[in-house]
Amino acid sequence: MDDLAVSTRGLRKTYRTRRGKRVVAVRGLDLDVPAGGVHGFLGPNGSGKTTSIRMLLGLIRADAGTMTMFGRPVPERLPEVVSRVGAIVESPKFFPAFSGRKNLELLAEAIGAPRSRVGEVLAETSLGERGKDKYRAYSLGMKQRLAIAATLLKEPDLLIFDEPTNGLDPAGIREIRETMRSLGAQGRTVLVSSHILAEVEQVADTVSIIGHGRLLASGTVAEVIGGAGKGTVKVAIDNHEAAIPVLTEAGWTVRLDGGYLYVDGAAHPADVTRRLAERGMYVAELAPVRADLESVFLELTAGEGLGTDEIKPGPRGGDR
Ligand SMILES: Nc1ncnc2c1ncn2[C@@H]1O[C@H](COP(=O)(O)OP(=O)(O)OP(=O)(O)O)[C@@H](O)[C@H]1O
Repeated sequence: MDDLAVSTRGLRKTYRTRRGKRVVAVRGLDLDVPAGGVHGFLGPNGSGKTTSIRMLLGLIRADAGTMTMFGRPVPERLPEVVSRVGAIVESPKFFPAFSGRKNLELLAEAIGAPRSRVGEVLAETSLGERGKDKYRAYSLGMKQRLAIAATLLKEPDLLIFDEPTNGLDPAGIREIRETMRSLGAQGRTVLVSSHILAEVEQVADTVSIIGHGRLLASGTVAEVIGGAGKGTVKVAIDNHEAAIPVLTEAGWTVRLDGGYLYVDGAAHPADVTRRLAERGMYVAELAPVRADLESVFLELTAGEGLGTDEIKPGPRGGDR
C-alpha cells in the first residue's frame, strides 16, 4: 500500500559476536510508517533501531520477515524506490577544506542533481549564507544539517535519520528539529530514530516505540501517551498517612514522591478530591499528570523486564 512509506512484518536479525555469542537485535518487528509527516522510531540504546534501519536500506540482510517501502518489497525491489529515499545512517564524508556549498555542488554533480538544487537545499536546512564557509569551520549542528541538505539534493519522499541529534548542543538539537518539522510539513516522510523521547515528542506526528527488537506501541503521540499513564493525579495534602488508606480503599494505587501523592486509576481528578473531602481531608493542590513519552516508555517496557537500565549495549563487531 502506498499510504505507508515503510512497513515491516516479523523482521528479525541475530548477530553473532566474535566470541560466538548470539545477540537477537530485532525479534519480529512489525513497523508501519505512514507516508507524509514525521515518524519517531523510539527505543533505548540497543533496542534494535539502527539494525532495523540498516536492514531497510539493504545495508545488512534480515534473517526473517518482510519489508516494504512505498509498497514495494525490499530489498528485492530496492532499486525501484531507492531514488525516493534519502538516509543518514553514519556521518557522511565531506571535504573539510571546501565550503558547504562546494561540497554540495560536487555531490549534485556526482548524483546528477541540478546545480540549482544546491541553493534550495541550503535554504531548506537554514544554512543559507553559511554555505560559503569552509566545512571544517562548521559546528557539529551545521555539519549535521549539511548532511541533511545532501540527502535532500535528489528530493527524496522518505528521509531516514538515525539519531540525528546525537552529540549536538540544545541549539543544534532545536535546528535539526525545525528542519525535520518543515520537511514533514512539505509532505515528505521523515523516519527519525531516537532514544531521547522528549526530543522527538515535539516534532513527531506518529511514533513507534520499540524495546528489545519488538514493537511495544505505535500511533499518534496523543494516542500513545493517552494509552499509558492515564489518570494519574498529583495531590498535595498535609496528612499523607491518613490520606493513603482512604485512596487505596477506593481501588486506586498511591505512591508518595517528593512530598506529593501520585494517585493512579481515578477516572476523574474530582473523584480524588471528593473521596478525601468525604473523610474531612482537603487537598492543598491537585493536578492531573500528563504522561510524557519517557514515562510511557518505562511503563511499556516494565512488563517486559526491559527497562532502559537493564539494556546494555552488547559486544559489537562482526558484520557492523
Ligand atoms: N555488528 C554487531 N554484532 C553484534 N551485535 C550487534 C551488532 N550491531 C548491533 N549489535 C547488538 O544488537 C543490539 C541492537 O543494536 P542496535 O544498534 O540496532 O540498537 P539501537 O537501538 O540502534 O541502539 P543504539 O542507539 O545504541 O545504536 C544491541 O544489543 C547491539 O549491541
